[in-house]
Amino acid sequence: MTTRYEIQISDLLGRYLVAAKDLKAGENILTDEPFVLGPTSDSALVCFNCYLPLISKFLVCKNCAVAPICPGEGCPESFPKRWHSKSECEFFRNLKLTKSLNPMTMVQNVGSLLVLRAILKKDTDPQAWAEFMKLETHLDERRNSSIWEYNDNTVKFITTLGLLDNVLDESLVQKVCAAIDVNSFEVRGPPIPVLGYSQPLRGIYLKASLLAHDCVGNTHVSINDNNVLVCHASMDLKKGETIYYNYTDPLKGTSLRQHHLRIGKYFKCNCERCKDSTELGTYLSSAICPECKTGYVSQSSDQQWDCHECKKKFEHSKIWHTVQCCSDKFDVINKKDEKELEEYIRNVSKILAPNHYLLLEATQRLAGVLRDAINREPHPTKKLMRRKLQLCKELLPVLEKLCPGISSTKAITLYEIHVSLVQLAKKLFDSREITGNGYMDELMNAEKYLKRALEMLFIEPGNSPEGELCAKALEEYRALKATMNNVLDGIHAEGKTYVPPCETARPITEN
Ligand SMILES: C[S@@+](CC[C@H](N)C(=O)[O-])C[C@H]1O[C@@H](n2cnc3c(N)ncnc32)[C@H](O)[C@@H]1O
Repeated sequence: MTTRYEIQISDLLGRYLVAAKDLKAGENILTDEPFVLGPTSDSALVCFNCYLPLISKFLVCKNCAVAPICPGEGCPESFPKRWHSKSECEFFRNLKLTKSLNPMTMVQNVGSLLVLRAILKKDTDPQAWAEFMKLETHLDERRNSSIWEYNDNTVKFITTLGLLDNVLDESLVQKVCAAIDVNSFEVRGPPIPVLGYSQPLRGIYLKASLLAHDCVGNTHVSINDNNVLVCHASMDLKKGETIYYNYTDPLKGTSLRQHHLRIGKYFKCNCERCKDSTELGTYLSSAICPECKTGYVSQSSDQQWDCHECKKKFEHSKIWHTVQCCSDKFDVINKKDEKELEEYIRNVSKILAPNHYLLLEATQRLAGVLRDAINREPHPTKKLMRRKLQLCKELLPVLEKLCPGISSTKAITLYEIHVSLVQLAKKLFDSREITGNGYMDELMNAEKYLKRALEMLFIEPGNSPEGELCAKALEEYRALKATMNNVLDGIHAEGKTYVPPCETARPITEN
């Protein structure tokens, strides 16, 4: 495969990637195996071999008698990769004999495993280690900060293993901790079969870690169940264009995104979205103007919020306090309870702009609760289906703006809209509230959403939850086509013909 990216360097971004040629949306840019993978500092205990959570009991590796591993039948055969490598096993075995290293010490220090595994690469894979050591660390900004102090535990643990012998090496451990913090990707740990419970992991991907950040990225990154990272262009890219990955949650407001970037990645983002107080016209962090009650107020400086409509200016603390109250309220409601979420949305809609990130999160949660209720109930009501459809449709325009092109969240939303349209149309047809022609209109409308979802899901790796959704959506596409043929047959059997609606006509389920 010809290289689709080049590494460049600038004072602002450090090293970063640019398109080496024109790239089409959906084109693969890079594929990357993890340099190291391991639990996060606050993960619970996981198997050192396969990363399945170890809930109540575990075995220790027979060879080293140190590493905790899966009990019973051992690690599932479907996980081909064994992370407790031969060299690590020998290293532990030696420490068991020379320093009486025991499994409980490893259990207590599971948060340092990733750092330890990275350091062991120094001897087992010196070339990759050298690349790892070139990654941005922001070490000077971290020195003597609380994070430096926090990592002293890891330094002490690695010291007890005899891996370090002087103060210089201690700062090497801090450097490894920093390289991991600044460059790691979140990875979904494997779920325990049936229970579905998993632990979050972090992985270092040496090629992908060079991607620069923008709050509206132009790539789609997915990590499959074998922990391989794949980065696709999420939109067309011109040769020489910077390749951006969004390090933050696109559905969070500017102050939260900036905080995350400042604390975790040590830079101030200055992208188009961050510079625009309306967040590209979504008003994602805005409140309803307390003065004119129709315009939205957005933060224009550290001290001030302005109304876009009546132009009145407000002191920062006044609006911030209002938003904070809404946020505090959201923290304490039961996010699995339909009524509590509905009440929250009703109340907060009187205070915050319709697309405020708190409302969007409540909307996403409520759509999930309703989806589960619809799937659980033998006879879900039309009201339930309509509400879920409405919520998903409210999310879509915001996602189109903030995640242009290919996005998993958008694909899932489109898929859910299609599901609601199909379920609702069937219910209306079965109760004779719509004719065969009306039913066809609804199914054709659902097909449009499903096709768009599939266009995005096709690039997802097969062995990932999104890849599984792609397979499911494909099955549903076939079923939808079969239903449409049956409905057409029914229409023809009545001696009628079906005339598809013109593009502007709106099917009745969307009223
Ligand atoms: C994951 S690393 C990216 C690779 C890094 N540039 C290097 O040379 O190793 C993240 C770091 O890149 C820099 N960076 C990435 N995107 C940036 C942006 N939009 N503005 C400023 N700095 C950025 C910051 O120093 C950040 O901590």
